[in-house]
Amino acid sequence: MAHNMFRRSYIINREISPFVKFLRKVTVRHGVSPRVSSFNVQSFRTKSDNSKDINSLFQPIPFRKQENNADDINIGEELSGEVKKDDLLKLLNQFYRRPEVRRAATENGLDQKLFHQAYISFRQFCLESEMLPADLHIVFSDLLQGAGHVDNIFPYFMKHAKEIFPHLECMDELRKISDLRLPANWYSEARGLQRKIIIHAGPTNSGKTHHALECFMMAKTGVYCGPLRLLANEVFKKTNDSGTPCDLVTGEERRFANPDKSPADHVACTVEMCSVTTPYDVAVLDEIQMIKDPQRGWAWTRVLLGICAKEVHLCGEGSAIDLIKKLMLDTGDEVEVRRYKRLTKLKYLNKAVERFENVFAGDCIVCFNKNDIFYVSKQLEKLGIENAVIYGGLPPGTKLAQAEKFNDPKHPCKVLVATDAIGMGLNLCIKRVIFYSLLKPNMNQEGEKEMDFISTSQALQIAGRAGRFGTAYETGEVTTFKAKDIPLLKEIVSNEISFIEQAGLHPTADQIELFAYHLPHATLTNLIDIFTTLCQLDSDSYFMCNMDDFKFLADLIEHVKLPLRVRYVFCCAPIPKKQPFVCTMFLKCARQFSRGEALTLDWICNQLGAPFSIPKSIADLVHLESIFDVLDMYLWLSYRFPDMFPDSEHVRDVQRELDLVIQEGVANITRLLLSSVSQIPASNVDNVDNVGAKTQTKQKLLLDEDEADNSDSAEKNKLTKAFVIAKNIQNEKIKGQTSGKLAKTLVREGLITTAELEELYKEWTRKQAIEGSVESTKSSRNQKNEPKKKR
Ligand SMILES: Nc1ncnc2c1ncn2[C@@H]1O[C@H](COP(=O)(O)OP(=O)(O)OP(=O)(O)O)[C@@H](O)[C@H]1O
Ligand SMILES: [Mg+2]
Repeated sequence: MAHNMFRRSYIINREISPFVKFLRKVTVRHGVSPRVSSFNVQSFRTKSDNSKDINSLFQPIPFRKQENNADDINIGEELSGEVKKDDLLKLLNQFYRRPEVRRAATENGLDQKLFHQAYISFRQFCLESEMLPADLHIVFSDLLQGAGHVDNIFPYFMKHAKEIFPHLECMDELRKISDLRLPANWYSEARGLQRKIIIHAGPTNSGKTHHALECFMMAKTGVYCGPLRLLANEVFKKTNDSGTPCDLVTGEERRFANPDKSPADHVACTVEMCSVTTPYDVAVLDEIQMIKDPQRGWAWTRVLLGICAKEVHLCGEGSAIDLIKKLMLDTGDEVEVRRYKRLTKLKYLNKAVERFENVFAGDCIVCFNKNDIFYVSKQLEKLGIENAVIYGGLPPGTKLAQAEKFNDPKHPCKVLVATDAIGMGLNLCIKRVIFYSLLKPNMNQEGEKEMDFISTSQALQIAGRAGRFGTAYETGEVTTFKAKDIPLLKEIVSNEISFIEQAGLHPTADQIELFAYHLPHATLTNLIDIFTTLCQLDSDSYFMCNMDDFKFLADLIEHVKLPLRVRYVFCCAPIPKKQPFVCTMFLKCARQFSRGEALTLDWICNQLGAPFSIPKSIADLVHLESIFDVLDMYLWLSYRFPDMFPDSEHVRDVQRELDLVIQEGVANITRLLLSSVSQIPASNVDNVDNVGAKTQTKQKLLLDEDEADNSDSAEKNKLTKAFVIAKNIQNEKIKGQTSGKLAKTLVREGLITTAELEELYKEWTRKQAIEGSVESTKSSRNQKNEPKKKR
């Protein structure tokens, strides 16, 4: 069945539906290639509902029936005689119906739902136990003889309720543990210092980081915290090159400046890896606007509040200044703001590029999904324009190699096709930034993935890459590929960047561990849900970061036996959950760990099919990228559990070799694109709907067998996406948001009328019905043990 479900999206692709005809009409009307349209993005992941009633999160723990061993004496029965189960049931029904009982239950923390659940469980306990506790037996017996009141059952009922709902005994403790109202007080070492916070605020390419780094390098001791490995690496190199020994610390890598591996006085790290207990003279926290990031914002908040440094330099957008000042009122630190102006000129052009023939040396075409990257790259190659390609999923070495090729004045490759992965961390000689599209999938604070126009902040960040100071292009230019996007881009960049109002927070391992102590039967996901629902925070300044990725991993390994701390750490690993292969390997690693078997080089290489050969198709390339991510996961875990992941050095060598193999593949990307009959698997496209990907992943893991058939044609892919869009529209309707964002965008763009939208709902419903019947036919066929198709 799981297999069928996984293949479900492909079943519908056999015929070309009116919806796809509509999609083609739309894309043609809109001047976008039907194969790679801006519509292939999805939206609207179901919200993890934090606003839900806390009581709905508590699951009753199954009680243990009182068995009667041969030697046991039923004291209750000895003392007061037998109680017939039928009579008992009558008493219990009377008890349940009494309003006084309900009121008393509410006063003891049992709302309607919990009361009902507790009653069902208590009734079952009373009726199914061969022998009741003596005192309870006597109470029942007395009641049947007309002595006492049915309310006398209440203390026994409550005792049972507290056993199956342990939270009833510890709600106050749980509230205290999850009180996040004064996060500044968590960092006593930092609070013991009088810190000076210096904010370097300004647009991109204005020398903010440069000036902060000057202070960092001149200090006796210092730490640099960057948002990306590449940035930390750049600072690591720059600092060592300038003669100041500097270590590198990222989740996956440690490099020491001193040959004896003793720690240097300077360290460049990724934000999450920064120590908040080591004292430094100077700390630099780069890209401070990331403090609002729905997933990673907590890491910036932690360093901002907790770093033990006399001088803390924050670099980034001016939009963060007010929030920082507000947060520093709680820490008592002094704040100074230094403003910067852009070092080079930036011109917004009035003319769009429109045709690939109009792409010239120094151009960088920015796309927001991998499919667009491949499409644009292929079109350029057809015209004989050599191009470098950079997107988020590529290994750092490959990204650097592509950047170097593009930057090298002697290399013929003078055009770059990239996702917004270039927005931070790479020094690129770009003359003109060309936005291929202005639509981008975004993850909001509720963890919903939605399709929206890029924000002013994102547009400025990307556009600002043109005309980098110190490169051949002292004046940068910015335009769009499509003419219709020009006024829209101008509107976006002319808007004020909205002020950042809240900084991210998240629960720590300690807090979750304390929760688990009180609620020993709850799953990790359940603990997180209870925590995020119960926690109190100062919502004027803080928000709770989205923990869906964490919960997704926690669900994957829920059935694997691991200590809570280990489980927590596993779930913090940076796993791209859209990649089923990486998730499968994550599960396998957890299982191996759980068995107490070390994850050796041989084991991991065996699992991954090393050695690796040069990719022959885009699907091969995507698979190698997944393997790279698995090795990253290994290295990340190896720093937390060195005994269980003992071969990190060798694994790093394997990863370096793989980086070279991928580099070679990307260098020949045109050949790969041409030889790939199919597009990349839908599950690996950047913008695939998260819910869909999650389901696919889970189903794959359930199967735990060969990869599903990835040879879906571009047509199938398109159809799948078409239906995901239809489903999203349908979801909007279900959510009562007929004027939801996607529908609004479609209507605003003139791509769909209200009547057409209605037609789509109908068609989607019809399709679902057909799909359902095909599904059941397939399922019954499968039950007859029909062989499964394998790759
Ligand atoms: N005063 C300076 N002298 C020499 N080079 C400089 C100076 N200021 C900036 N640069 C160089 O200009 C480039 C851009 O500077 P920097 O990285 O500090 O900008 P930024 O404002 O931090 O930009 P972004 O917002 O993109 O991070 C870098 O290569 C940096 O080394
Ligand atoms: Mg900077």
